[in-house]
Amino acid sequence: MFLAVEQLKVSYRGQAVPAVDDVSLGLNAGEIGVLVGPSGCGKTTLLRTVAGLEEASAGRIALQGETISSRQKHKPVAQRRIGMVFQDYALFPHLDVSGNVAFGIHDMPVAERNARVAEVLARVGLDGLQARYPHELSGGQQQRVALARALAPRPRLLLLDEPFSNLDAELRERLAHEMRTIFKAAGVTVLFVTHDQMEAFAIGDVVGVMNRGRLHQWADVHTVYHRPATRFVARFIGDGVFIPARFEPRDEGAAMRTPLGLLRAASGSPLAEFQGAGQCQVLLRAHDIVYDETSPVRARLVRKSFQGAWFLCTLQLSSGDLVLAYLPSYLEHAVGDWVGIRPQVRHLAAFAQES
Ligand SMILES: Nc1ncnc2c1ncn2[C@@H]1O[C@H](COP(=O)(O)OP(=O)(O)OP(=O)(O)O)[C@@H](O)[C@H]1O
Repeated sequence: MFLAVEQLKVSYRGQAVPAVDDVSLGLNAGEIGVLVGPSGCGKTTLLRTVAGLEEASAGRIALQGETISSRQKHKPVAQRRIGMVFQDYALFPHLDVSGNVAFGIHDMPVAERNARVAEVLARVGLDGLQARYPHELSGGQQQRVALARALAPRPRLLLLDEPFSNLDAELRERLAHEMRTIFKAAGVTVLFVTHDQMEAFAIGDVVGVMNRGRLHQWADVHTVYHRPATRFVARFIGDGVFIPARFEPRDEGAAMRTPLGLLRAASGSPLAEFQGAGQCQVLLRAHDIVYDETSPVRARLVRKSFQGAWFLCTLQLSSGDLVLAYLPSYLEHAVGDWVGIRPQVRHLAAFAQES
């Protein structure tokens, strides 16, 4: 692994609970990893420890095979060759764009330095803005200068902590896609922190979901979405609910009996462990339920929220259980109406009954 974090624990002085607790993850060279999780879950602490700004209480961080953080060893920040971009950009107001970008490469010969500044500015799409000062740039442009400044010294690893949090939603989404393209073109290995799951999906090759210092899952975006490792991941990612279910063996593969009928697992769904478990629960995402007026399954519309092309609807089954569904916004159902629905579950994720 290019970056390996092994059973890392980070405790702040005077705090009973560690901010990062037994976290292990790995990134291959050129991969983009994104950590998501609610406020206070330990994302920033983990990132700062990789940067060398916090010390490891236990476990190890290795970069290209070399231990940079452990209880015994703490490689100084300046020697790690790790670039960082934070949410407040921290550009120097008295330096123009070139000056800001050249800041970390002062030891380069002038001609080489100028060429490198021009190269990274072109890479982030800021050609021609060399002489502007930070206050003459938009928020998105300032963030790109911060990125160019971090890339200029050719860091081994780039760390970004909520770099778009000061930008509006539309710009964030555009920049998220642009940044991914820039990272891939530069071939840089990236660890990125955000609380926004859409940003995580847009940028990451690998996504990690954290809660209370623990990493619940570290996997490709598809796996995190369709095969959440824990209830927390299932709840945090996407729109979904849990409904009661009971395992039923079938000749053609496992299935779950639910208030929506029998839900069959696509091959590979890990349901066998629920055999004989009695009552358990399955996760139903809003897109697992489709609108179908001919369906014998009816549900009462309890709530709807307009989201443009569709409504995100909460529907109550005759069993009393609630499910979510996206209904096309041209349908004019009122709250209280009974609607025909049909489950169309491709990835069945089951969980033990919550105690
Ligand atoms: N310098 C510090 N001293 C003591 N406790 C701290 C310090 N920094 C963070 N913490 C605590 O460590 C935990 C993890 O905080 P951290 O900032 O890593 O979370 P986060 O997931 O990045 O949150 P956010 O998204 O709000 O930035 C929190 O409980 C926080 O209160």
